[in-house]
Amino acid sequence: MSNQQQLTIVSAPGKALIIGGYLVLDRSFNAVVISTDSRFYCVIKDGQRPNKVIVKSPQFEDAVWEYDVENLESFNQRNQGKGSAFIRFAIKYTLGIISQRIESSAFTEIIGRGLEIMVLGSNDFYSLREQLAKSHLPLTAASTRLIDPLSSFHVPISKVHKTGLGSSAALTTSIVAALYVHFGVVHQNEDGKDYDKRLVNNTAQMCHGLAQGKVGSGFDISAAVWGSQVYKRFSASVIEEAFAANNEDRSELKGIVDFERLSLIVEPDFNEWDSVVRPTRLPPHFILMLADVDAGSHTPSMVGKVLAWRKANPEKANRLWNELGACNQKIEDDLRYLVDMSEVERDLYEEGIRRCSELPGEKWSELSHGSPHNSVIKFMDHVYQTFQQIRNLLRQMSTESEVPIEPPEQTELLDACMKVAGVIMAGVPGAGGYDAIFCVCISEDAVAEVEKVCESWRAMDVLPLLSRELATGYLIEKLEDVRGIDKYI
Ligand SMILES: Nc1ncnc2c1ncn2[C@@H]1O[C@H](COP(=O)(O)OP(=O)(O)O)[C@@H](O)[C@H]1O
Ligand SMILES: C[C@@](O)(CCOP(=O)(O)OP(=O)(O)O)CC(=O)O
Repeated sequence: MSNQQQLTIVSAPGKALIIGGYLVLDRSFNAVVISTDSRFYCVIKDGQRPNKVIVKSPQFEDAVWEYDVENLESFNQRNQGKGSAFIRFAIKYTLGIISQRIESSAFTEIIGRGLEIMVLGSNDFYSLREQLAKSHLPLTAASTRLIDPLSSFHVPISKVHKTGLGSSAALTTSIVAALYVHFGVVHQNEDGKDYDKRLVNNTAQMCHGLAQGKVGSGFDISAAVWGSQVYKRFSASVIEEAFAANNEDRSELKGIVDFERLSLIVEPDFNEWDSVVRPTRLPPHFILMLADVDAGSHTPSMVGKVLAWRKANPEKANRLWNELGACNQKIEDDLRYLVDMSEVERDLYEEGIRRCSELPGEKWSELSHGSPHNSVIKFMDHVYQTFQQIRNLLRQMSTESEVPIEPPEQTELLDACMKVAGVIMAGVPGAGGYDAIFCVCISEDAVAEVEKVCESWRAMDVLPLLSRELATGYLIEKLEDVRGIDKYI
């Protein structure tokens, strides 16, 4: 790409669901999702060829797709191979909705010039094992830091392993938001920000759901839009409406799509969009870290099995869901209390964190009894204990449904992480399985120690990721602020 003047760049973050896996599929329960500094970047500029949209994903081989957009109804893909369904749906449907929302002369003028779109993902979305092996580097966080940001993987996208940070959701959200910004539907200033975010969320939820052919809880898109948050899902009926308005051959993306109706469906004031988002962030000094386990799990089939077990055993399952829901709620409340304390009782908070960071969590109860003046220590202990209870209940869910949510191999590793001084939570994010683990530490020393535990783990290869919490959702970026992007521009 050249001509830097007319670039639109929007980034959207990856996520880790630390509280509320499976339960969040049900609107009666909340989840806590943390957004990360690993992000997807969508770069848009005017194209050189009229009525063509050229999309490039230059970190991967054979990743250039060309779409004919003269007539959106027969949105044709020109080259062989279908490319990513997430990209096709995001572009076709967002352009279709934009065509309903701006003057048709303005739409025709921009689209008439054609568009060039580039998508780039932070390294942590993909497993770096192959890269490290090729460079003869050991599987350590230190080696990972040596790899260029927004690295080229030198393989087709189908050959890289994902780490579960939510690449498809961040990718979809960055494209939807970037197109809305490029066409002036979403504005670059603060006015109407809430409306804009809701429009991006609704559109991205719809595109992501259509591309996947199913509706999940939507927490990943919501995190890509608003960042770290407490999330209650939306009712599935609203997306089902969008499926009904989509009368096309899914694999070819040909056929009649009622964009006028879709534009109404994603309208933020359409009252069926009933998800509830409370933006949040981890309390000060809390450091989210993740590690790639890379044995691989298939989330949809795990979800299917767990839900089938719940349906077949409603009484037992509801008891378990309610117990887990109560523990999740306690953690949500405790984290909020700790954030409040860090603001109103700064010194007490700092003292509590410092003293907890010197000991493993199993000793915090004793510490709390010896320090009755410091309620921060009491709440830290409470989070530690409650999180252990959550893991117990998830293991029960695992055993009952015969789905390896926290498989024994992960249990041993998580227990070893929980023994490190200054670790408050270590668990499986999202659906769990053999993909990844997360750990929340309260000091850099604890992070370094957990990295050592992971790197020296013998039973599996465990590679710490570099992602940390970045609590903001999608952002309009400046070229000079994005590390590693210049080599592609
Ligand atoms: N850089 C990229 N370019 C194009 N498509 C991508 C890119 N990264 C991810 N994808 C798409 O996202 C899919 C992975 O999404 P998904 O299975 O939902 O995993 P995740 O847990 O990371 O969201 C890939 O199969 C691919 O279709
Ligand atoms: C089970 C779930 O509640 C959480 C799954 O979360 P993951 O983070 O594991 O998902 P992927 O991004 O597909 O890997 C299903 C849902 O909420 O949709």
